[in-house]
Amino acid sequence: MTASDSILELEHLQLSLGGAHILRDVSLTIRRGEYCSLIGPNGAGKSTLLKCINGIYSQWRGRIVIAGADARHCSRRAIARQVGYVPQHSGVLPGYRVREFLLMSRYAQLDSWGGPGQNDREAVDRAMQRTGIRALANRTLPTLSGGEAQKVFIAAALVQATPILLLDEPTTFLDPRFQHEVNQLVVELNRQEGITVLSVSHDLNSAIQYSDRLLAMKDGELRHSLDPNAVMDSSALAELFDTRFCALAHPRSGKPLLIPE
Ligand SMILES: Nc1ncnc2c1ncn2[C@@H]1O[C@H](COP(=O)(O)OP(=O)(O)OP(=O)(O)O)[C@@H](O)[C@H]1O
Repeated sequence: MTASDSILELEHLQLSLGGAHILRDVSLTIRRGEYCSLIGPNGAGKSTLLKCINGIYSQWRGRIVIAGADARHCSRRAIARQVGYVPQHSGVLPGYRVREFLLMSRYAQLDSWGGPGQNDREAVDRAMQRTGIRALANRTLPTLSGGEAQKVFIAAALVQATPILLLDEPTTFLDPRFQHEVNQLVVELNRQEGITVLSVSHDLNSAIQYSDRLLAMKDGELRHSLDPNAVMDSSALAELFDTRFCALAHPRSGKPLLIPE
């Protein structure tokens, strides 16, 4: 891989929080346009890794390179121009209307001296169109269903028009139809618009169906980088989750489908 192929590089990333080692020497490179799923048991450090990449945590050691720039020397705003972030569902939502919330989410692109302009309003309209939420524009966030709110948060990441999208369990709490719609949307953003995706997921089978690569974390370490087509031999995942899996071929895609035994 040449330097221009890679859009995100982590070198020996370490982070301690409250005296505990949460990330231990994580090194990985993600190619431009790649779709990676970050998998692993509860408490493995997956969400923390995303928070280091998008600048929520800054006290890490090691190196993070985003689109060729050393993150240590980038402002939060500069990182926000490269990295869109859809956080884990947090429950309590602020009382903004959807359109207003999306305009605020443009902050990294806004002129620091002025309010939102025509470009910003158009970016919000495009993101609402792309995520199918135009009808929700004047609703307030607390009135939305879980699935609707998740689409709004994806739209909020899209209004930044960033080349990298980080998603933290985007389909948790969603019913099967919304799960499918959100998965399809993320795949389309990746395949059609070339957005690089790093998505934390506990939905192993969707991760296998949609990703180019599975990044398997445990105890703050990156244990495996797996080809989703090669997990029919599920021994690495059995070790990761301390459970055995029965592997079948998906009837349509032929990719592995794993059922915990
Ligand atoms: N601010 C903090 N202070 C102390 N410990 C923290 C803090 N944030 C996270 N941790 C701990 O770091 C570890 C990793 O947390 P993280 O949320 O990254 O795991 P995860 O792999 O995303 O887990 P899950 O799948 O359950 O969401 C956990 O043990 C968590 O309790």
